[in-house]
Amino acid sequence: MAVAYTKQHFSDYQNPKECLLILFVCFLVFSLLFTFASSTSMDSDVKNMLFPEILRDEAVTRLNDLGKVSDADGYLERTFRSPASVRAVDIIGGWMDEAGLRTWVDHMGNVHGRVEGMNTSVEALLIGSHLDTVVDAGKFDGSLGIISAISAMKVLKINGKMEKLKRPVEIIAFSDEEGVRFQSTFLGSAAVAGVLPSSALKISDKSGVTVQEALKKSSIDIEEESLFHLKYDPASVWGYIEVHIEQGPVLEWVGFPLGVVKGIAGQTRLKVTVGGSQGHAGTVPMSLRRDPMAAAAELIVLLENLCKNPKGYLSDFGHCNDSIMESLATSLVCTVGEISTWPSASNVIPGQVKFTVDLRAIDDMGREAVIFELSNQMYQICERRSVSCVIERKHDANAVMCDAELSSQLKSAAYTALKRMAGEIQDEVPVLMSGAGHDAMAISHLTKIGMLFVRCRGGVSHSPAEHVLDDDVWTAGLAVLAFLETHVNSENIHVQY
Ligand SMILES: NC(=O)N[C@H](N)C(=O)O
Repeated sequence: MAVAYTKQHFSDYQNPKECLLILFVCFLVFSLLFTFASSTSMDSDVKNMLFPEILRDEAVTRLNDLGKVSDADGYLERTFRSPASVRAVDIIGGWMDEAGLRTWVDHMGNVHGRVEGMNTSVEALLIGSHLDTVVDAGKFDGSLGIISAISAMKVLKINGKMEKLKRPVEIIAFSDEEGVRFQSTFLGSAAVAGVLPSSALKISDKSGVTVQEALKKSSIDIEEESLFHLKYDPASVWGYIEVHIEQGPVLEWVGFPLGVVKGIAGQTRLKVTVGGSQGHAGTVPMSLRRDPMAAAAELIVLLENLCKNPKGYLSDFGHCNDSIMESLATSLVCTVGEISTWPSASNVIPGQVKFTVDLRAIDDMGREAVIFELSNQMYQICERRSVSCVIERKHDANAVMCDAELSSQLKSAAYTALKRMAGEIQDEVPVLMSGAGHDAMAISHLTKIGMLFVRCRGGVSHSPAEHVLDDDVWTAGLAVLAFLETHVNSENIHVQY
């Protein structure tokens, strides 16, 4: 039947005009089919260049998986060398292995994954972020930087570019950036940068366990001399980059998934201990009390007032010129995030109150001036109230500026990533300051640093509500990939599938 139908079909078109028409129609159909086929294959080529399975799907799955590695039930908490932290080290090490990196864990619990590339003897590019979290944390803070770097390296391995890297590349997942357990942050990155004093091993947590003991309990023996071996030789390092969730609202506000960090504000952590006279809540008349809780409340309100209006408090202070004052007015932020009382019962006037002060500003001299003035006024309040007051400095990190050249390379990488994702990009990649501290601050003592921020929903961080869109995770991975590709020798690349 089909044959008969075909014959009939042809016999209907014996007229040359009709033949031409049919040829024209055939040509049109063929061209349309060709255009469709080639555009489909172009789409899939572009899609292949974007590696969505690795840079988005797998990266997001890994962020979710790591977000479940917690010491607490029902919320995320992973502090320096806690059991969950040790599990996270194993998981991250496994991902690094799978991405083709040589891995090891150092004496401070940092996980390293390195590939030598073509020239083992030239300076290495370091890429890092942290594996520890705050209490009741979000799952992107720190983990996003580690996972996007591993994913990008995995793509380089798959597309045959890893062994063509012109310099060694090393990813480091740092063990302590939040400083929750020991109050002194950057234990891991400061050791690698060679700026961690050996006295840091003796700092103790709330239950009296020292850093050294915490490492020993989790199978790492460290002595003071080992710290010396952790330090990287500056001559062996080319630079350091870090990808991190923004933790603020700017990128969302300007509608951009990535931004380049210009610099990081300096920060100081204080511990204030106020001592009074412990007593019975029902029997000690108000006029005879030496209540450290009421004193602490006054100290905290002083802190808030001073930080809201530094000009009003520091205007007579000789070291602060107008530009420092201006910088303080726009960047100074102060927080009391932790407070405890002893013995902490509703019918007892406390004997002691301890609280933390976290104080940040872009200008280091300005920050010092604030601490000086704050301490003076705090002591005066305590004297007036006849309570004792001890102010200890637990952590200091000066403000750091990112390297201009590295920042411009990161900006190009971010631009390439955005262009690959969305076609033409009209706007400039935003440049912003970081109010949050980062391992890059410690590493700046070793080498030049650059950072990329990734947009987060509502600017919320240090909260389980912290969120990054799957596509923004993808863009971040693409940006690291684009950055790494500038360190690849592009001749003779053999794809390995
Ligand atoms: N990125 C961060 O959240 N870093 C800190 N630990 C901070 O306190 O800013």
